[in-house]
Amino acid sequence: MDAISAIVAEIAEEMRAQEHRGKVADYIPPLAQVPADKFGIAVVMRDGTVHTAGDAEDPFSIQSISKVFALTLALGAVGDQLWQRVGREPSGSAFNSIVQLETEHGIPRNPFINAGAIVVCDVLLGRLQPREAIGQMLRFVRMVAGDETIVIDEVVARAEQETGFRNKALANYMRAFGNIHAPVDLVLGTYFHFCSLAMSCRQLAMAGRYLMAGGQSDGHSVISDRRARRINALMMSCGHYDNSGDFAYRTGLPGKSGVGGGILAVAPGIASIAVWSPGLNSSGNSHLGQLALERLVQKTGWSVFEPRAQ
Ligand SMILES: NC(=O)CC[C@H](N)C(=O)O
Repeated sequence: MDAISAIVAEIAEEMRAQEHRGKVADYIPPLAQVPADKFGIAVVMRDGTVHTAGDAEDPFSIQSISKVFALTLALGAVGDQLWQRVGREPSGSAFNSIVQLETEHGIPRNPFINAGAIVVCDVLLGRLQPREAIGQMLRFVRMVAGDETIVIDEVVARAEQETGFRNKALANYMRAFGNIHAPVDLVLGTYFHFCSLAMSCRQLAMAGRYLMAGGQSDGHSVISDRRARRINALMMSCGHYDNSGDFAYRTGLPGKSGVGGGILAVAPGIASIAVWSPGLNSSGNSHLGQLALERLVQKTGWSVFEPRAQ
């Protein structure tokens, strides 16, 4: 067996034996019903080789991992103008926090917390109708993953819509500051559909290839290498909410988590990695997902801080 395949299999084995798995998100029934004992991992190498173990083919709700793809689309639409409406600093507060918005005049700290991603959706709606923006997102994700079977789970989208009172509060509050331009219901409908993308670890790791390979995927340029570096920098500093510093400390990798228990992580120039285990820590990040990535880096030396020969 190839060395990476062996490592991936070892990690899945170790995760299977873990007793402490965190707490599965229960704010909507379709997430609450996901079995806590699931664990999947997929690693796509720069040469295209794919290594998987565990439940790597099971689709799960990617939730906030979609914020990376939404950011990519918004930067493509308006470029650096985006940064007039959303910051690039870690928030140090929960993913759905409203507190900073008051003192910071409706400008969210970064595009990877809910408030920031809601602004990103509003930016996309500056040029598109919600249906078009959702279609663009689906086409983009299918294109970068090289997989036409990826879908949005409408049951999840409806449940998000019915329970998303905090997100509605965030959007309305930012609208009061003039930082949401489209009707709030349309912005949130778009945001909830993005959160409801269902993908497996394999599909997610495939989709992350453009971030691993300087903006290139399947031999064509998705974004510039400079933009890929910058998105990775934001994932490293802000991708795990107020747990981002700890994740960077433990793994040394850019990563973005979602409350469905998935994490997309990038070892630039080396591999795109997706892990999934639905149990979450107190910051809403996959407990075993983080542990699995920590193990992977220990076994491979893929931290971006690893000294490499020039
Ligand atoms: N952290 C997350 O994955 C949050 C996404 C979730 N749908 C929400 O908006 O609350």
